[in-house]
Amino acid sequence: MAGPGTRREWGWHPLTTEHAARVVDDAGVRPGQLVLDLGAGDGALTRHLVAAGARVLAVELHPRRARALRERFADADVTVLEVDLADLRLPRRPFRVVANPPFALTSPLLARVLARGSALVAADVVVQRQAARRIVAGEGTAGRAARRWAVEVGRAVPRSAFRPPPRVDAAVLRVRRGRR
Ligand SMILES: C[S@@+](CC[C@H](N)C(=O)[O-])C[C@H]1O[C@@H](n2cnc3c(N)ncnc32)[C@H](O)[C@@H]1O
Repeated sequence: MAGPGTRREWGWHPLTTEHAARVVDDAGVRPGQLVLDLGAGDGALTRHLVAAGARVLAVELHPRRARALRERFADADVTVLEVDLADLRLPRRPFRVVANPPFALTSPLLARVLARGSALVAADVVVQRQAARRIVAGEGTAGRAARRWAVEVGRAVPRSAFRPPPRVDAAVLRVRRGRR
């Protein structure tokens, strides 16, 4: 799993506020819903989730970013967990995921969130565009886990939507309960 150090190890590609707003809008989060922002960074998505009335669990391992999140959202319904995503214990009560995690972690993360018995209700996750297509096709670890869900490639997220831009384009992977 990624450790402290370079930008690359941390997958530091935050969304611009404009694109973060679109991702949250598309997700259709309702007030009071529990939403996991996995790899919350400095809160680009968190901010819009709070505005939508969500109760946010923001997971961020980078100590400085986790501290900044606590300060920024001190007065909001945001719980910041400074833990490795690999060690995160998923809630037992119904939850959603709206997140832009490091691309390198997409597959194991989705495999866990979509596993049998998960209390997940819906997920809107920014992933590499090619990875989104593979998952929808049922390929790989995450794709196999996704076969029991309604999964589609949602909004395109061009590399220009990130600062700094990654080397590949992305898309929102939309996951809902039920089969395709
Ligand atoms: C692509 S950035 C996205 C930040 C923010 N969600 C946004 O959209 O602007 C991914 C974030 O995941 C964090 N991260 C990387 N590895 C992690 C890990 N193993 N556990 C928790 N967070 C991690 C990084 O520090 C970074 O803030």
